[in-house]
Amino acid sequence: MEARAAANHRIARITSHLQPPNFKDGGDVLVERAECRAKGGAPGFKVAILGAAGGIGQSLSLLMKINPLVSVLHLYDVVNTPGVTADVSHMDTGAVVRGFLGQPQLEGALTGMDLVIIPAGVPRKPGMTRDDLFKINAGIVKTLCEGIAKFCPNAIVNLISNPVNSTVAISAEVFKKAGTYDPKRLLGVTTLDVVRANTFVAEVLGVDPREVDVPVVGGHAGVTILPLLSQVKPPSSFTAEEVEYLTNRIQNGGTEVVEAKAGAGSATLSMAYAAAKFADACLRGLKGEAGVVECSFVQSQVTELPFFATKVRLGRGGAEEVFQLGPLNEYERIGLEKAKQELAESIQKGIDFIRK
Ligand SMILES: NC(=O)c1ccc[n+]([C@@H]2O[C@H](COP(=O)([O-])OP(=O)(O)OC[C@H]3O[C@@H](n4cnc5c(N)ncnc54)[C@H](O)[C@@H]3O)[C@@H](O)[C@H]2O)c1
Ligand SMILES: O=C(O)C[C@H](O)C(=O)O
Repeated sequence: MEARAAANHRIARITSHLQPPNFKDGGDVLVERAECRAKGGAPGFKVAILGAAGGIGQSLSLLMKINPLVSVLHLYDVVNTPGVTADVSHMDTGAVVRGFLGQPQLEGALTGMDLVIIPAGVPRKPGMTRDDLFKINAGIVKTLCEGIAKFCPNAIVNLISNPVNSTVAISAEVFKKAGTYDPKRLLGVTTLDVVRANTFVAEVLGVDPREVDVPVVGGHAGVTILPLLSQVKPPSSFTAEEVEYLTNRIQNGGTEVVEAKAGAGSATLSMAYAAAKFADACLRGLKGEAGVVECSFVQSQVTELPFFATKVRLGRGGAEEVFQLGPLNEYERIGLEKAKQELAESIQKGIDFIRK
């Protein structure tokens, strides 16, 4: 009772200054309460979103705020986090939200986090490739990962910033340099490719997309996105025209959105949905749930490349098992060779960015 009175007193003091509570020490009181709740009942994880004020970041903040596995949600960006934090923090769900603005507050944003999700960086405009974003986003990802290595080296990292085929390699090099690299904890987010594949395949089959599971392997750009239509669940057969149509549509799903948005950015809503789905899977794995399997771009020995997306089993340590490709048909074997060629260059570009 006394603790509650003290907490209320502190909150009253803060709100009387009309400051957003999450930018003052009132946030600490709320976090203490969330931690108490977590100890008493439902387990709660601490999650940070870096780039939380952006197109993906805002919707993702909303979706993580309604995730019952999250007890503390840290929203970090270089702009606009006070507004986004105040807004999201009014939702009557369990997670306590705190906002962090700019590099000096990166330490606070990251300290103690179990999972860090990174959608920070610039998006494409029509006519650009994801690789065209490298110049700006490589530096952003480097800085943020240096922070992670310093302030929450044991966190699971979900990397969304493009070009994912390079930024995952950049992050790995930063962590190696800092001596904190654990390949199981670094996961490139390719869930949107699976989400799109499930949707487009379901349209062709005339079924509910929730009943469809399409493995998408390789990477996250153009021909490196390789849907394995021969392994669709439930088992389905496609004509050659359908295979061609579906493969092209899945590989170019991002460009379809970029063109439709006509200069206003790339996929944000479907991406936030995909990122939230993947983060939830990571948290269920962390909690010890068995049989959590998702596709992700991770360190891998499935091919000769150092990183590759396949299905992985998520557990307490992150990507605890990386699954093999399974049987491919001729069309997929040709696609795999093309994907590997482009991927090799993108991965090397990421490695060189840190090593050279
Ligand atoms: N992996 C995927 O499937 C996938 C899907 C969609 C978009 N993306 C990528 O996600 C990224 C973000 O897309 P968006 O549409 O949200 O862009 P956006 O411009 O709307 O938002 C990006 C946010 O990052 C912030 N930011 C910039 N530098 C930062 C830094 N140093 N630290 C913290 N935050 C910083 C910006 O202030 C902005 O709020 C892009 O690179 C985009 O290509 C990836
Ligand atoms: O296409 C983009 O640039 C964004 C993202 O990678 C996507 O697949 O939607």
